[in-house]
Amino acid sequence: MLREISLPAPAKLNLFLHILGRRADGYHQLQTLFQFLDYADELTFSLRDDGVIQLHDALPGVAHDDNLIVKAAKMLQQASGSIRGADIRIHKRLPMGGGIGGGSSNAATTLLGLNLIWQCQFDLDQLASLGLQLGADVPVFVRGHAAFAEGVGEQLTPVTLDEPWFVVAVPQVHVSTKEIFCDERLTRNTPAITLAAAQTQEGHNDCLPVVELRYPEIRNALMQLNKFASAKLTGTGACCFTSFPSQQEADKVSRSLEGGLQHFVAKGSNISMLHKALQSLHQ
Ligand SMILES: C[C@@](CO)(OP(=O)(O)O)[C@H](O)COP(=O)(O)OP(=O)(O)OC[C@H]1O[C@@H](n2ccc(N)nc2=O)[C@H](O)[C@@H]1O
Ligand SMILES: Nc1ncnc2c1ncn2[C@@H]1O[C@H](COP(=O)(O)OP(=O)(O)O)[C@@H](O)[C@H]1O
Repeated sequence: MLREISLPAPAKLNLFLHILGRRADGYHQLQTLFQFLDYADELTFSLRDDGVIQLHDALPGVAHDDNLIVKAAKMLQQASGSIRGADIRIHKRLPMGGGIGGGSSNAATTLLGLNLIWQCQFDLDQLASLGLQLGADVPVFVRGHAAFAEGVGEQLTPVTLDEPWFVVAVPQVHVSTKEIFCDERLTRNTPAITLAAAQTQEGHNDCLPVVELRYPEIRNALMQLNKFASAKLTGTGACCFTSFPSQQEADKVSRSLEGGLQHFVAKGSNISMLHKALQSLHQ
């Protein structure tokens, strides 16, 4: 019986983010293209027999019981009726509130990791629907495949995309997703595109104009990246990115940015690091 497991919780990018409309409950109808990055937090889960769920590393500004890791663990414990608990550790690398989905990815890794060590035997459909209750972005991390997302972000169609290298800038501001979606200046009328168009056309991010108006630091980061290649915003920000065909080119831009904008370099990936790690466990 597996008593301890360490698993990655990778970042994602929204290669584009179109807002098509707003539902009566305030949630927005989106079309977006998700790809993962080979850049991740690391979570370790150790089995406890007393049912207690304890996260041992605090994240700044997040109370223990509000942490999405703890929420995901409790949700799985309740849904499965498991009498087990877990000691959980996290090594955080992903900037928080950056639009690269760290919290959602942590939640997904928790659902998959504890499903294994608690032997709940839930399938990905069950785990994705539990995850959706924690956040719109959790299901794509549970499924672990690059995807075209529709609806409020929960209707996923897996896609296979080029896997370029990205330079991801991390402006030192925290963007509240809710605030951006509540801004009256946000446009909500991009026409729907087809799956084929989503994989071949450039696309844009409808949040960008509002985010640039509200956060000069992000406007500045985009300007700096735009000197090298066309820069985009992921999710509702704050992170911005440019893509390059090779690591060499991405590293060159990274060196030019040194001493200024905070950033990292990572490869795009159609299969998430989490799923690659789980596959190698089964081999
Ligand atoms: C828009 C995206 C694109 O990836 O933004 P990022 O958070 O990654 O920047 C996500 O779908 C966000 O997903 P997630 O961060 O899980 O959002 P949730 O917790 O479900 O929602 C946060 C808030 O965003 C707004 N929201 C979210 C998703 C959506 N389709 N319409 C919305 O209006 C709602 O006001 C909600 O209260
Ligand atoms: N495990 C977690 N990791 C990151 N953020 C978390 C976590 N649990 C709760 N949060 C909260 O969720 C917010 C959004 O975090 P994150 O998912 O990193 O950003 P985004 O959705 O913009 O990519 C954080 O500012 C924090 O308050």
